[in-house]
Amino acid sequence: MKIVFYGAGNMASAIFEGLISSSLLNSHDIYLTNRSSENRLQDYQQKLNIRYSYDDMALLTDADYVFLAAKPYDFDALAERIKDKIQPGNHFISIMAGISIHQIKTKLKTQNPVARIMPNTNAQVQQSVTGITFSEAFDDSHKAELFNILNSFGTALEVEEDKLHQVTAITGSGPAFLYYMYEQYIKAATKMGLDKEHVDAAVRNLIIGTGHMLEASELEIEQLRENITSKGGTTKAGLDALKKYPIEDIFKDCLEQAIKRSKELAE
Ligand SMILES: NC(=O)C1=CN([C@@H]2O[C@H](COP(=O)(O)OP(=O)(O)OC[C@H]3O[C@@H](n4cnc5c(N)ncnc54)[C@H](O)[C@@H]3O)[C@@H](O)[C@H]2O)C=CC1
Ligand SMILES: O=C(O)[C@@H]1CCC=N1
Repeated sequence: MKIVFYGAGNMASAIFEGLISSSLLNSHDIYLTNRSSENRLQDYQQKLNIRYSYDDMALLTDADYVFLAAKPYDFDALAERIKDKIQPGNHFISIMAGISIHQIKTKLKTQNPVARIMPNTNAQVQQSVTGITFSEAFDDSHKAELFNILNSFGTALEVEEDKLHQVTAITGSGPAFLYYMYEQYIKAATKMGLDKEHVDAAVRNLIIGTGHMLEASELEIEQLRENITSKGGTTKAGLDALKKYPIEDIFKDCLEQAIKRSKELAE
């Protein structure tokens, strides 16, 4: 199998590093290219033993899956770069937020199979939550093979294309929203009298531990919270303070704005 990444930035690198860590593929099955920063590709070649090229004909020849991993506003230039070199066996996998399958087929001037995926950077540790939508031309055997690839760096779920806006907001951008929340928690905790290094390490381990609890426990998140909330104790006091603020509305606004942006990118 030959997989080519057009784009080797934050999201693409999380995917191919996750792919290689999963040992599903040999690193020599993966080829990278980007716009111009060859030194970044040389670094990946040295670090991960993957190959890179700027020869599009060579890259696309015998390529089974071609990941489109540029930013949405760079897709026009990317399409111009490859549209006349597309091979019959190329299956296109777009990770570009908002750009529809129709737009991809139109700009690439192709009827080849196209899939849109919406992963997140947790792919780097094989924990991505990935939404996927297929064009009609995607046959069942390639669908199964692509699910195998996606499940090697997390879990994949097929959705209707118009639901990818929500997936992009909730789980594609999701890690950034949670990281922001962790940052605010750490900022508040460092105002409680402990030194910042201690708080950083402690909260990072708190988050990791809570993640492991979510992985190991079958209890609802609400029950896990209630198990910590001793009657009349410190947790109850803290939660009563938290509940004074419209936190659900805050996240509703956050997600609505992210969904709105995803739809704007599709225009
Ligand atoms: N960063 C994230 O957490 C996620 C990003 N995405 C999507 O992934 C895509 C890339 O995002 P990032 O990795 O964050 O951006 P980035 O800026 O880190 O990487 C973009 C890459 O595209 C390359 N590129 C640009 N024009 C090109 C061209 N004409 N030919 C070949 N390569 C070209 C750049 O050289 C760079 O390697 C975006 O469309 C974004 O919507 C999707 C899910 C999560
Ligand atoms: O911020 C963005 O547009 C990309 C898509 C989801 C996460 N990052």
